[in-house]
Amino acid sequence: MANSCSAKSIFSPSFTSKSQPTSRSSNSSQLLSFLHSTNPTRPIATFKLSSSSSSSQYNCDQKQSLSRRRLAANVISSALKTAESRETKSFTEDDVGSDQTRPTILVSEKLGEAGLQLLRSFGNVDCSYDLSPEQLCEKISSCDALIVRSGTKVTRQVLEAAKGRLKVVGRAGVGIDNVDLQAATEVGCLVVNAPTANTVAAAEHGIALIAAMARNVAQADASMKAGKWQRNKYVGVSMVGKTLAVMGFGKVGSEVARRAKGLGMNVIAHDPYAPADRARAIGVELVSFDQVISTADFISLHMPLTPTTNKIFNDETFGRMKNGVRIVNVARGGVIDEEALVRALDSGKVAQAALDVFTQEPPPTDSKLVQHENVIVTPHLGASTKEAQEGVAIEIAEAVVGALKGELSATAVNAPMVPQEVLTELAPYVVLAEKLGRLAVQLVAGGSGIKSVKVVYRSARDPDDLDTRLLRAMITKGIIEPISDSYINLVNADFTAKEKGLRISEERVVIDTSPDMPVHSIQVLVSNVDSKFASAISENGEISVEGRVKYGVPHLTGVGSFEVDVSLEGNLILCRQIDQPGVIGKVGNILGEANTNVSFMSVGRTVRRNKAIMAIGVDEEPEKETLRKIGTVPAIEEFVFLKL
Ligand SMILES: NC(=O)c1ccc[n+]([C@@H]2O[C@H](COP(=O)([O-])OP(=O)(O)OC[C@H]3O[C@@H](n4cnc5c(N)ncnc54)[C@H](O)[C@@H]3O)[C@@H](O)[C@H]2O)c1
Ligand SMILES: O=C(O)[C@H](O)COP(=O)(O)O
Repeated sequence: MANSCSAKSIFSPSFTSKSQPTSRSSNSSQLLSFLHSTNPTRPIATFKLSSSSSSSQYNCDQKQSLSRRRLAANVISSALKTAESRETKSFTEDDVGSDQTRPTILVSEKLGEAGLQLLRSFGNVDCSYDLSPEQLCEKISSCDALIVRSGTKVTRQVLEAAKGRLKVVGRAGVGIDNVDLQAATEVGCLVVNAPTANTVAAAEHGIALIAAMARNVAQADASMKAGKWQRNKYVGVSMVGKTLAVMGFGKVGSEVARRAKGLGMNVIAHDPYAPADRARAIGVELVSFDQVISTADFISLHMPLTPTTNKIFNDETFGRMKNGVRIVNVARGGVIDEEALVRALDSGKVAQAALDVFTQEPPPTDSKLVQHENVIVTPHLGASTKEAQEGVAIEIAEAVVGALKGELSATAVNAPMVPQEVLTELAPYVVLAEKLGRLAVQLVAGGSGIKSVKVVYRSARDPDDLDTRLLRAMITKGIIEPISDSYINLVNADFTAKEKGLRISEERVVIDTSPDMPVHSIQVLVSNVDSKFASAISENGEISVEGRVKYGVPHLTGVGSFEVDVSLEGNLILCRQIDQPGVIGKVGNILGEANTNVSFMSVGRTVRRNKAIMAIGVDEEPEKETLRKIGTVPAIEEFVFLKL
């Protein structure tokens, strides 16, 4: 990352040529290969150099294959790195041996044993149930992962108290209304859930409640236990032939519908986002909210708690229901205005209610709703079967371990879902994207606020066949991290860019090249800014850096209107010079004398014997004095040192 102070004071000045021709042969000790080009802006030379030892031949194949493997292994972990892990790696199987290097996983609610075992095989597991909010805030700063069910409130306070160490929150279940997703996104913490393993359990509980309510099972049981035999009091209603409205035709809702049809009920559903053909396939008609609530005998709730669904069942909507309607809620308490429900029960508008979930859990012991004689209640038991809890525990443990290893979970809630094969294919481009962002921002002159960045992807692929979200996130990371305290990962990249007023637009250019590669080149253009390296400004007046992946390794292939070709490893020195013999050798010698190892060098020019750009890859950061000496080389007009 650039040290902006030194970048401003040392690397900004331009140096004017004092024209001192030197013989090109003076470079020969460092020159390992040389390529000519007839295209005036194509690289005219590619050098692999070692300024410290002329005999240390660079083993290109070995290095590239190593880099490829390293890139593939790091792609997702770099995309998911949080503040704390910025300077460290994600956890791997190698870390499992030692307690110090193993991640700490806090489990704050009871989790199935199989899931715990899986977690213990990977990290130090701290099962601390019933923590107060204060205790959770205290503990969280030493945790890498937190696993919760519906009973733990993962608030902004908790997420901020983690101070960047917490990489993932795993919700062992479906509903994530107890996790402040916005805050998690802002701090770059991934949230994953376990959305499938408790579906059947919740659906079975819904059916159990419908039947128990219709036949007064709970009340009759309590009455008998109180020594009574009240056969006339507990005459129920039949389910067969009745209309059941399923509100929210997702995983649980559709399973409830399937089972209710088996009981002979006429099932209708309302879900603004569910596909009609999926409902039709199980013989359910999707209808409007008005129609569903005004025609149903039973209403079963299966939508998430969102700002839209919050208290969607209230005095007004109860008023539009059939007299004597029966309501079941195994979704979330907050979708019902509980006081309005008490009123509707008292008036007889709602004949009965069966509730598994409540606005406040547990509800107050004197809750009118809980105590109401026409209401049956269970303490949030929808997901509580042995089978579901084992399934959920394994599902969430796998997702959390995956996230700690740097993998993107298929159940990520606040990050783009990028399929595994796409991630593997994009691995080297992710690294390229971040480095181009990093280079572009370091080329901006101090004081020029960056507002607008355009990214151009050139590819043979159809625009629909290229998912650029990951690349955009990494470019954003590359641009923002060197100039702010923010740490960026895939989770918070878009949010942070927006917050900083940075507009990132993307353009896809389809070109005639091999479709085997997902991306031919990536160009990052920064508009309306001055550059500390004037040659980085393209003909359109924008800072432009362009790169490609060659043999799995990211390369810089363009700066401003110049073409170069330099591997993006280590650090980079860009020099603009009068195209004349001897310059390369002089710069090489200065670096060699300072024991700064040159890994790659490339020269691109516009017109022969006119302007040229030299891109020099260096392993170490040169001393200020070394850079100053480069500036004194005759023919060098300007230069800049960039950290990759
Ligand atoms: N009681 C329990 O123990 C228990 C167990 C599992 C799930 N749940 C809860 O049940 C609910 C459903 O879970 P799921 O796994 O089926 O989720 P899901 O995401 O598969 O389904 C939710 C459905 O609700 C729909 N929806 C969203 N807004 C809506 C609206 N305004 N009106 C109607 N439909 C709307 C969505 O389109 C989606 O199809 C969640 O709130 C979940 O937390 C509770
Ligand atoms: O959303 C869910 O998955 C259910 O409400 C289950 O919650 P629980 O894990 O607290 O039982």
